[in-house]
Amino acid sequence: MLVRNSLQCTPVALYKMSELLSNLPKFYIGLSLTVITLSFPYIASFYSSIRLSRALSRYPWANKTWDAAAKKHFLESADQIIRDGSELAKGNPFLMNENASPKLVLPPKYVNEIKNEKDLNFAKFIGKEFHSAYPGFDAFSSAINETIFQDAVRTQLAQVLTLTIEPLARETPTTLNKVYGSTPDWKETNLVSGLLKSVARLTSLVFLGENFMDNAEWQEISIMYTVDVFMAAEALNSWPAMSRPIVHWFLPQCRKIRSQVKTAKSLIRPEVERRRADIVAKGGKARRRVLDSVDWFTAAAKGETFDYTNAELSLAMASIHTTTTTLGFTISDLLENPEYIDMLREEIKESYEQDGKWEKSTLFKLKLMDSCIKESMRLHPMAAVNMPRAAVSDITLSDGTFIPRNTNISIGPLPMLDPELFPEPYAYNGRRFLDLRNAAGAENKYQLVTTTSEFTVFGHGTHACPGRFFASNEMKLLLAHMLLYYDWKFPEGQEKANHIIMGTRRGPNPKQKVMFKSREPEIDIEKMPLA
Ligand code: HEM
Repeated sequence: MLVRNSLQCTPVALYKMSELLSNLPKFYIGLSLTVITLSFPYIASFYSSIRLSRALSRYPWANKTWDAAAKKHFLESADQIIRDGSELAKGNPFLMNENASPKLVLPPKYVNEIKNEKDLNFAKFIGKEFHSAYPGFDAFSSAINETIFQDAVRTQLAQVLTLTIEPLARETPTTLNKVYGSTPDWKETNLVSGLLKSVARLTSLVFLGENFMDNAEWQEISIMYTVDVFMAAEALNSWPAMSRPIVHWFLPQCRKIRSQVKTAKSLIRPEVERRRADIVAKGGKARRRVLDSVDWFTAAAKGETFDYTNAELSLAMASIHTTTTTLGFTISDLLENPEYIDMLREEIKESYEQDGKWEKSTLFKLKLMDSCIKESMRLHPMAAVNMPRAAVSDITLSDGTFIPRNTNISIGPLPMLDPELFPEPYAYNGRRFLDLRNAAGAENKYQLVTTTSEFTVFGHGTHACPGRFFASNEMKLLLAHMLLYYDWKFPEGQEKANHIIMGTRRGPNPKQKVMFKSREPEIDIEKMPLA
């Protein structure tokens, strides 16, 4: 209360101070005013955080304390904390401390109500979490630009999605050959790094063209920038907010991402210039087919100025690790449940034989594969809470639930693990979604790319992942070739994968090894003519 009152009279206090200051030498006046001006945003933000915590005080806390022990507990047991919070709030919203900032966790019953709420902003949430104002975190500034980045994927990529199948299918065998090669004997490899290299190479081909898929510098950045930017944000978060505008210049993690952005610019800018020169040389005519992301961004920008490098880094960040993580979980689940592998091989053979080439319809026929990947996403959602948003105004939901401006919200506990919706939710059932899909009238509801209020791994509503259709094609093509041309197993003595859980985030263990060897495929796609 005392703090609030003293803040409320800040303008008066400033006036009195200026009277006093009039008698001091100019140097001190300048210095003092600079300090006051610089600290004003922090005073304002301090005031706004007090307003926020008062407005949120109506909600119970799942974990109010945030000291070293509480942080460790949260990192190890976020799932349990979320379940406890939900129980405490009797299925109503509750507060969860994550990185020393409160998040309002809304139960899944609110998914449909918030899914298209424009004042619950996804980009603002990301921008706040990842310090988009500081150099190095540049990729988040274009993520904030909803009209270009999102539209490039949602509209431009969607229009040419079918055209991306042929180059993906053509390069998948070469990619696997480069990463795994041919081996008659069992060989050990790292699951995540093999997948990352494969996904990054194929993704770069479609997003930036052939010059980039074998460019070692771009491959390294497109994989590592995401990892390093998370580490830089983590490092910066451990400093008080007031010190960050200075500290970020010196933190080694922030220095590293600034250097990655610089290298990325040196690669992307000449490519953009080359494209522009090409258009000029062709008398101003645009390229024949809008096939890669430089063109998608140009079309989405509609003449507005923007930074191509930031946009490309955002795209790499949105796509490569998400796809790798999903494939990593899928392969781990298949190794734990190997009875599905031969069924999948049979399905690939039958589907390919029917079409004689990889087409949209061939990928659609891989219904068991679709179900197996979706089941892995259900069982191992990448985050323990979904649909993170920042409220940009005060919002009152239809039942009176109040979300004050500046609140960060998320959905949890996740519906995908609710036994009422998915019986035996912690058991892997590769046929789960195939069986659900086979029921009358349910064909569309249970496909991998379908989002519903019960399945939010790709989000749901306005911000549902627009790249999921591309990710689904890429994952199916990679998995089909990986299963046809190689045998896979865990190293001797291991039967189950040990996935990593850190707070609300989860992923396949980056140290997980797998064994592989070449095999005779049921159908030799590589020897058959391409589309
Ligand atoms: C299996 C792979 C992927 C997963 C699991 C995934 C997951 C997600 C999730 C959870 C969101 C947030 C949705 C929400 O909060 O409502 C999202 C947003 C987004 N994703 Fe993906 N994603 C994947 C692949 C991709 C790919 C390949 C691309 C690009 C081609 C992409 C582009 C985007 C974009 C642009 C957004 C922001 C949408 C918006 O702000 O409206 N994603 N994704």
